[in-house]
Amino acid sequence: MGRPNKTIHHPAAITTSTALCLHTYDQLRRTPFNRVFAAVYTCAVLALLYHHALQIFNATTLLSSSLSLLLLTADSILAFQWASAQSFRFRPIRRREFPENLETVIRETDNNYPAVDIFICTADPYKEPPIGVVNTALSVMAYDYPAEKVSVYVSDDGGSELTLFAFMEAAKFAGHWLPFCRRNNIMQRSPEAYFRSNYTSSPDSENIKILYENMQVRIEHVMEQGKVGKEYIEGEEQLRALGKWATHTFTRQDHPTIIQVLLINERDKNMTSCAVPNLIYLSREKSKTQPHNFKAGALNVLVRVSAVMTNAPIILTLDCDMYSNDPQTLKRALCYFMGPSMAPSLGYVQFPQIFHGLNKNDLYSSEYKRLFQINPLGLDGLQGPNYVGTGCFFKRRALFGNPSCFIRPELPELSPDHIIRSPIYSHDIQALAHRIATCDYEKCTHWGTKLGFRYGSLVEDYYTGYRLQCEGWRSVFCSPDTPAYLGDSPVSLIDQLGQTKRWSIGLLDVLFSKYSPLTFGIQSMGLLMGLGYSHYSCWPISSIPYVIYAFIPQLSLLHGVSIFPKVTDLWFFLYIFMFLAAYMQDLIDYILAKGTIQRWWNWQRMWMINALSSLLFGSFEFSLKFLNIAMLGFNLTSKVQDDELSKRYKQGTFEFGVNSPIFVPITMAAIVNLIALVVGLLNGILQRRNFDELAMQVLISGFVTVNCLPIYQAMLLRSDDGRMPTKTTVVSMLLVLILCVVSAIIP
Ligand SMILES: O=c1ccn([C@@H]2O[C@H](COP(=O)(O)OP(=O)(O)O[C@H]3O[C@H](CO)[C@@H](O)[C@H](O)[C@H]3O)[C@@H](O)[C@H]2O)c(=O)[nH]1
Ligand SMILES: [Mn+2]
Repeated sequence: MGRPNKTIHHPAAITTSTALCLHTYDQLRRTPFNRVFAAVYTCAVLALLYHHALQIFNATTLLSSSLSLLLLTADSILAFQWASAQSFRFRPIRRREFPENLETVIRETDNNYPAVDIFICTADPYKEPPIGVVNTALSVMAYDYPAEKVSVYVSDDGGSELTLFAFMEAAKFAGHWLPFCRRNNIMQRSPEAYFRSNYTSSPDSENIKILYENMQVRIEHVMEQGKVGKEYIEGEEQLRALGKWATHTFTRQDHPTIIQVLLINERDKNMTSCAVPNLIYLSREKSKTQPHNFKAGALNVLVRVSAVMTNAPIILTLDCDMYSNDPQTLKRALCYFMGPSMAPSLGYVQFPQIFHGLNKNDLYSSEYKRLFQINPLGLDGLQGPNYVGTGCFFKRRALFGNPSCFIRPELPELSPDHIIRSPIYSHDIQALAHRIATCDYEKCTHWGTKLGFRYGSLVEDYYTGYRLQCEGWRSVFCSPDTPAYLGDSPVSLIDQLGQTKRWSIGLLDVLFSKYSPLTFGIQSMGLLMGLGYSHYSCWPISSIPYVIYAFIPQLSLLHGVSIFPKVTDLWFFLYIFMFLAAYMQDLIDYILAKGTIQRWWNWQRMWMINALSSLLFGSFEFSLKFLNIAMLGFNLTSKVQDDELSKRYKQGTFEFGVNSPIFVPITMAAIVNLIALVVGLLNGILQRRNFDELAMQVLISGFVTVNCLPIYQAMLLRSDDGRMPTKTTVVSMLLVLILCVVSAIIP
């Protein structure tokens, strides 16, 4: 397993006096503790499985053996989840980089700053408002970096003139914004975020603010009208570009390629005659008869189009809602790519996804701290973190075969080593760019299978990173104290669950493919990395133990059937130990990653809610797809916020106000557990007879009930629009009734 070098010095620098270091890392101090804990917990897991085996063996009735079998199933899956998570705890490291040394190192090695191509994906002007996309683009155009080396490509899968118009406006505004940022050395280079912050007001900043607001008003007007009115169009070129929407029958799923070069750094010097980056708008051709492979498809078109226009060796992929929060980020990432000793096998540098606008205790745990901030540290100590779709710098070469075996693309112009000799706007470049953006271009090529971003999963990011790492590319997790990027996260429960549902379908796509991490992954990357990827892929499966634990102990309790060890039994304490120890370790990890107890509580609650909703529905829909019964697409997460909804989110109240079957299982669980708790306690108080046998079941019901408090509130106490729809409540109650009756018949 490739281990990173402890400190990377420039070889020449070691002999000279200036030993400048670009990056270093430390192993986390808790590692030895993690390993000891893992050893102890392994014994506990084995003991528990042995206990279950004994139970099944000694079972006298069909009922008791099937109950034991269910518990064994649940605990085996949980045990696998726990064991595979050890890859994240085995050797976590934290890196630091020194961008301030970059310039000297580059000079001393007779190098130059490399060119960087930045890709921004957007797919729907109504779910992803263009003004937001524009802010993301401006924030990266204003990086502290030689502007002539930067090209920003915007991919619009929404095929919308509204987005193109917004970018025409942005191109003009960039001419003011970029020099303004440099002049005043401001840190916040997304204008929206800058004006939202308490910036120091000056005549300069007030002027810029007016320009920004003018742009915003124009973009919003056009949005309201749904098309770009004549009065907004300036000049021939805009007319020609926007005219394409009038002359073609233009729909999102069916339209020709549109490539519009909006800024060219050689041509468009801005106000203070300092350079601007290239800015290119691209909407690839779409046809209803051709699969377009969602975001992965969009990214591959970007890889090709940028190859013929600028062909930078470094690529940054960004989602439209992830703006840059630190102008040094590009240099920071280069600290890993530029150091001469950095293994030629470095494929990508991933920054964490961090979100702004979360409410105080992160009600829906949209932060995904474990996924985006904690686990990557662990993988980084092995072969590197998984790719999370945004905030990731790639070596272009990594998209063309493994580190030692380059796969030549079918056109020499697409090759990472191809040198461009004509300007971006020249006729032949434009013609070629249009040709490689067509929707049937990829037929009979390796794009999506061996080249570029990989197709076949709704989590193209996870899948692509995984395949690259299987090929032998390693990656690096770069997590500076100032978040490099800040993104939007869903502010309503249904959006959040929709997102997790899409992810779980995508993860299962990978689990059940011939590249399954359980087999192929472990073979190509080794046990720990393979298990790490399996942990994610198998996440949706963890809905099974949660469903079992949410219903079986409770229904048994209602019928007075004991399924766990007695309080006086030693096995009882094994259960208690395992529960508390796992929870405590999770809490400690969370706190050490700057989390709070409340946020951790919400996180574990969301974990349960997800297991009984999105993961369950995701697994179900995946099965339909697997059996060819249904086709599934990429449902975009909305980035617009309804006022009332935002208000409730800020107050921290759960949002159930949509009629959706996805809420039914969790509502059922809430009802069953409450009843079981009450019945269990009454039994205990009134009869005392077999309370010690049922104690564990009462405890579990109690724990679930506490977690479900917001659901009872939403069902019974609330009157706002976010309350549980009556239909959901009634349906859930009926289903619970049926469950009780059926389970009463069984014995
Ligand atoms: O056909 C499509 C669908 C989506 N997108 C873009 O993909 C990005 C991510 O979509 P979003 O709805 O925000 O999904 P999230 O669930 O928030 O995204 C996470 O999960 C995705 C995989 O499911 C990754 O692609 C993302 O990078 C990762 O942040 C957005 O910029 C979209 O514009 C496209 O370009 N074309
Ligand atoms: Mn997103």
